[in-house]
Amino acid sequence: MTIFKFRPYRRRFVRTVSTSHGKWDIRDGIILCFTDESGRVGWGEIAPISWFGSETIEQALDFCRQLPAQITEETIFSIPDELPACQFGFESAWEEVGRWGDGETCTERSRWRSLSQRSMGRWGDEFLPSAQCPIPNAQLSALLPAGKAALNQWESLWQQGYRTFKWKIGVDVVANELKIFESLIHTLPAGCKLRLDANGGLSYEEANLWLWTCDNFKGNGKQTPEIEFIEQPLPVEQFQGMLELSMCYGTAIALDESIATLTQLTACYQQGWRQIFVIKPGIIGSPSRLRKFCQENKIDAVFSSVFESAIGRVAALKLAAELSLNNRAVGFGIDHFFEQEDTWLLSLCKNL
Ligand SMILES: O=C(O)CCC(=O)C1=CC=C[C@@H](O)[C@@H]1C(=O)O
Ligand SMILES: [Mg+2]
Repeated sequence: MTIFKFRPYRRRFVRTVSTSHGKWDIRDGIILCFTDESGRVGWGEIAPISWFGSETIEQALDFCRQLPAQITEETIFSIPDELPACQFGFESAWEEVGRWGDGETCTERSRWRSLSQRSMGRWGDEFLPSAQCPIPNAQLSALLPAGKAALNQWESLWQQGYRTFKWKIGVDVVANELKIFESLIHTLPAGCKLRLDANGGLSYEEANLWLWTCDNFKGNGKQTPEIEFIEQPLPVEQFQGMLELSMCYGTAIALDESIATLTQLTACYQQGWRQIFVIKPGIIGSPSRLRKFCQENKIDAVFSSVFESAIGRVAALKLAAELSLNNRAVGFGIDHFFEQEDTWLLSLCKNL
């Protein structure tokens, strides 16, 4: 018998996430805690992004509220595809309860160890006998602020060890962003990578202009950073346009909003997409079904955060470690958008 509890949370970003979808200041989510009859614990997180096509936080809360306190495997694996963030959160927690060793009993210390491991060792020793080694920043992609603020922000992130950066475009007019891009690309040190994320905010002509510019920028004779890809240049409904563009330029295109859920991912693959796939485990849906898809179809995947807490992040990074084929940096360099989460998360979970 496994009892589940849930607790909604609300976190304000310390800096607004500005994209062509608009400004995002608050992350609403739900923390799940499963406890089985031996006291073994599993944590999960539901962190929807409705404007990407997942359920809303209200729909997720309604789903949690209508469940009985005792959760079963059947309930978890019959969560409808209209609730992909719930599929991720419930299945992650279920998998974690199942990961306890046979006969391993749950003590107060071990109850928290699995939780504190999630924040990769940033918590005090009372919860973690030996600090977990967090993912090196060199394997993360750091999200830069939109606009010219990126010019002031990249260097401190570089000094923290980041070597891949993502910058939002399609927020300001294209002429202004091309000017900032020119400065950014000529100040970023050689050896780093730059991703441009339009969030579907460009016109077909602007997408052509960005791709041409990326194919033809010159480093004035000195080593330049690599432009890794342009993410979601066109809106979801212009898939054919992106498929055409992907055959016309050397700069790669990555789909993100177009493949936000497993249904969309399967459809784009079946319609011929073979360049890059930005996978957001937190909203794509069932982890087991994602595993099956990626094991059957060797896609070039970049794993990306949904600005979740350490609970969802570790479940997402486990999938990234399992399913990444090309060692692309994972898009989880977003800590600088939040205040320190350790005490916040621990106090929320202690009161669950
Ligand atoms: O993928 C990354 O590098 C960081 C996460 C990130 O950029 C996003 C997360 C969630 C919604 C968007 O604002 C944005 C994206 O479009 O990828
Ligand atoms: Mg994106």
